[in-house]
Amino acid sequence: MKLLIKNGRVIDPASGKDGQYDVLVVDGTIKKVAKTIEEEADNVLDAKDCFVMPGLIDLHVHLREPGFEYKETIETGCRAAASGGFTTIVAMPNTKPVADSKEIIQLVQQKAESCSKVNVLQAGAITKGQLGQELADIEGMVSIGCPAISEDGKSVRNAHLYKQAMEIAAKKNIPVLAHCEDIDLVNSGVVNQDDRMKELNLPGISNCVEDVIIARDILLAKETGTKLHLCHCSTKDSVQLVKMAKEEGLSVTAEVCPHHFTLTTDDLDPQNSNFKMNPPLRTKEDVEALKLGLKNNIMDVISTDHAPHGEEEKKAGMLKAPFGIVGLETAVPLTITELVETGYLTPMQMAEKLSYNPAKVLGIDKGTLLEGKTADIVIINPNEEYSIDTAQFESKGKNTPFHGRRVKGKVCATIADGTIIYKR
Ligand SMILES: NC(=O)N[C@@H](CC(=O)O)C(=O)O
Ligand SMILES: [Zn+2]
Ligand SMILES: [Zn+2]
Repeated sequence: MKLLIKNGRVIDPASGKDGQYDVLVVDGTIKKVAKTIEEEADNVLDAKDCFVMPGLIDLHVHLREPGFEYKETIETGCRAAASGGFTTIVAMPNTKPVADSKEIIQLVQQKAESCSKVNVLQAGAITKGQLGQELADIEGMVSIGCPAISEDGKSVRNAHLYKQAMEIAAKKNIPVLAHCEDIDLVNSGVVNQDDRMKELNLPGISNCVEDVIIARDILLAKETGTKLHLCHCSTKDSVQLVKMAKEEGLSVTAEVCPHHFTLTTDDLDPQNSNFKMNPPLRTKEDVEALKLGLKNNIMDVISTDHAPHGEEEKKAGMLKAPFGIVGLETAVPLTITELVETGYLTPMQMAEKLSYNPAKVLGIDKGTLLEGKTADIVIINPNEEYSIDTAQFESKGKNTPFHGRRVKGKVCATIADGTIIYKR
């Protein structure tokens, strides 16, 4: 099987290439990247005026299977990933049952393999049942291909237990993906603690809820030598703390989600609980700090925290609706519109944050268009303008505050392992 991608703007952080090249894929492998390739192929894609980047890698996805199939299944989640340009996704463990054992990890692996070419990596929970009492079988899960551990949905409250988990992760050389939230400080908050919250008369979540756990986790990572990756950073001090950790030479990386660099609490519509997510939308100052953090490469990764929920439960109002919004199918246009078009990120940095750096965090041989590597590729038209429309989503989750929003940047095709898995 030969696939030839012609005339695209190849952007590949691994080689530093940014220019017009053709890409030849043979039997799932990138065979050649050259100025012009004249070769018969089974399939030819014209990528004129488009970015050709390594397939995107999302370090933070909730697939909801097993247990919450009404929100999303592995199959629908993978279809959403493909249509969003993602070829590898890390699934978070807050399923039912929790992904805290070899059995559940294997179940997800087998299902994913049978229904999609998207590379699904299931993160293992840190404690059994995510109850925070007893460590899960981390070594066992790692032995069958679990790429990382995470307690996402919550933090491990007991620092001693968490430190033990970090020691195992360090020994096994896998990263810890840290959801940073001090549950004792949350105080039933649902939106950011600021003037807007007072105006709306809703309970608030302060920046401290996130920042104190980020600080704790960085200190624990320093003591254990573990690779720490901070999930969905949303505050200005998170950027400061990551900067300090990096200056100390610690193995600390951090992600920012598109909703946190696009919206502020001023955009919040209190009647629409699709503006409710954890961490919450923050202030202008926080958003500007996150954007500068990405620009200055303090913040390494853009991840989606794709968190599908059912329509009914999301209608329960700001106080009662579950936290979370979908993100797989809006990440590319929001990144281009908010960060690339505005000059915060170069297209090369976009490829770094959405593919090359996430691959490095996981330590996997992906996120590159180098010859000889697996052909995971995304083709994006950065100039196409349109309105986001949830009716077009492959995800079961339609819970997004971005429905109807004008954006620029459209995924044209996604190729995983040499196969076209999405083409519009
Ligand atoms: N982000 C969210 O608002 N919700 C996530 C949990 C999480 O990522 O912490 C979910 O599982 O729904
Ligand atoms: Zn989380
Ligand atoms: Zn999450």
